[in-house]
Amino acid sequence: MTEAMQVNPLLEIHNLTVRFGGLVAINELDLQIAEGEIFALVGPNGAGKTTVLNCISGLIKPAAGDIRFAGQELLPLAAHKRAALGIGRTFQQLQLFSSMSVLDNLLAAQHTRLHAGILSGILPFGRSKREDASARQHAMETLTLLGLEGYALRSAGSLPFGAQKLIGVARALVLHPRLVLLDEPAAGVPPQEVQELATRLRFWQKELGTTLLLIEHNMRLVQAVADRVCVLDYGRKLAEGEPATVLSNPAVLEAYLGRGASKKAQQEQASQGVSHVEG
Ligand SMILES: Nc1ncnc2c1ncn2[C@@H]1O[C@H](COP(=O)(O)OP(=O)(O)OP(=O)(O)O)[C@@H](O)[C@H]1O
Repeated sequence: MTEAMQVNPLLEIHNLTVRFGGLVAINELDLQIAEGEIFALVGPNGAGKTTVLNCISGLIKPAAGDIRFAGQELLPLAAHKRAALGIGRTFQQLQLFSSMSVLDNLLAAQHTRLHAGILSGILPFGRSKREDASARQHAMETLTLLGLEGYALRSAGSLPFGAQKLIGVARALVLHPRLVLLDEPAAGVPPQEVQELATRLRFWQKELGTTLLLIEHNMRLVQAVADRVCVLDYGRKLAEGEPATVLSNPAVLEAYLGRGASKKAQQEQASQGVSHVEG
């Protein structure tokens, strides 16, 4: 953790607790993420990763705790207000409009920022025409910056799954968020494409300066991109720090391999670190 972050983190989660009926899904969680960091949240199935993302983006209201983004309290704000503050998100189920072109998908993402009224949509030279032109330009600039311009006119659903994942990230980045929440970016991506995904995420983070918070089961991706990783288990923080250290921690291996895993299996995994855990 850098000194700058201790003074001024972009995202601060304090004492977060989420209950679903009698189940405590998140238990007094503290997290701090610095501006420009790539931070991975990992953990076995049901550990609470998605619940944390849902609390940040506003889909779930926690029972206790607080979340600050750039110093501002998030919990009193509706989801759309959090997005307007600069928090973007991708979903594991891509939620692209598959019959629309990639360009149109990026335009649709910007639509909520186009405050054109019904009348200006009807008038040929109204405000919406100008906004549409600038949104198109902005979408093309984003695709070009990300090296995805070749896909612009292809229908999103016709692309290989790995490319669709990249478009999903581009759709979040077109709004120039300060923080993007990535929900399992490597899920469904063929193993031979995971390294390329990692390279692109690193490059994009550097180009745009966007802070990335990702949840992920693919430890190869985590090790390749994350500056820091936090392991959740039963809604509690089990370990946090640099990926190489955290992912070879015996408690983390035990959580992933199951409490019944043999000592031998754990020793074998420890020598390699956790590599890839299917979600
Ligand atoms: N809406 C809900 N209602 C009731 N229980 C829920 C709800 N959402 C999540 N849970 C429970 O909360 C716990 C944490 O779930 P969560 O989806 O956050 O875990 P996760 O770490 O993202 O898991 P996975 O890796 O399988 O996606 C689980 O026990 C889950 O069954």
